[in-house]
Amino acid sequence: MLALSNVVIHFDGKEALNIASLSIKAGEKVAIVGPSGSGKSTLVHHIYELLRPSAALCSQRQGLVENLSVYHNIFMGALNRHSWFYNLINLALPFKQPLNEIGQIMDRLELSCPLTQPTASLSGGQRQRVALGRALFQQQAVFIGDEPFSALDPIMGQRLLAEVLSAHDTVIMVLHDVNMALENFDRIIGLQAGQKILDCPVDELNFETLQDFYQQAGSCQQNLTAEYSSELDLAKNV
Ligand SMILES: Nc1ncnc2c1ncn2[C@@H]1O[C@H](COP(=O)(O)OP(=O)(O)OP(=O)(O)O)[C@@H](O)[C@H]1O
Repeated sequence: MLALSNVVIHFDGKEALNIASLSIKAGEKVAIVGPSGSGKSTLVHHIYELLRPSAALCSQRQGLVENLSVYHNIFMGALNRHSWFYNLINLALPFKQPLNEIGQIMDRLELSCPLTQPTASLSGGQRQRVALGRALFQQQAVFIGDEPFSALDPIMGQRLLAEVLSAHDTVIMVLHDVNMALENFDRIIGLQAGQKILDCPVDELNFETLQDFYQQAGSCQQNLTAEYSSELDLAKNV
């Protein structure tokens, strides 16, 4: 389904990602782990660009429209399903069918706020579930998530992960919860400083091996950040 080779991405002259090869088969459930700044978001956004429009993305940035309602923010996930005329009328006077469909998604996501509530007045966890709802509403075969449960309590996060896994054939998800990754995914990819240093089926991994990975990758990341900061300081002083 996806085969990457020699993907290098830079931001402001600094390398954020350098993946020699990575492939993901249709039907796989893949978790991506790694310390902060190791390139996880950069990788999943790159994958999304390659797989769209047949993948749904639930990104950390969410991209909600603050003054629009929960209903409209979720509906916006699938504007391409209808004509611009349908979308325009639905903006002013929501149709019954999407209202029902979105109501059901909200039930599955345990969102009990009114459909008409502006997203600006929602809590962090509610906002995250609206972003998740927008991705679910797209009904794609592939779900790409960037820490989609980070603002939720762990029990709710586990329930909503089950919803996402059952609604999509292929799931590629950035997670910081190592147990969640081990218990629910087929394979774990670990990044360190933009590079893939771990790529294993979960049955070859356990909590301790992943803790070791985080310790090693985290200290490498800190060294690189310190190096980059001193380079920046030097550049400023020139
Ligand atoms: N738009 C951007 N402009 C400049 N630098 C960026 C941008 N996006 C990411 N970076 C840099 O690229 C590197 C990788 O960032 P990325 O967000 O992919 O890491 P991450 O592993 O997802 O981190 P986190 O776990 O904190 O979300 C970081 O050094 C980050 O500062």
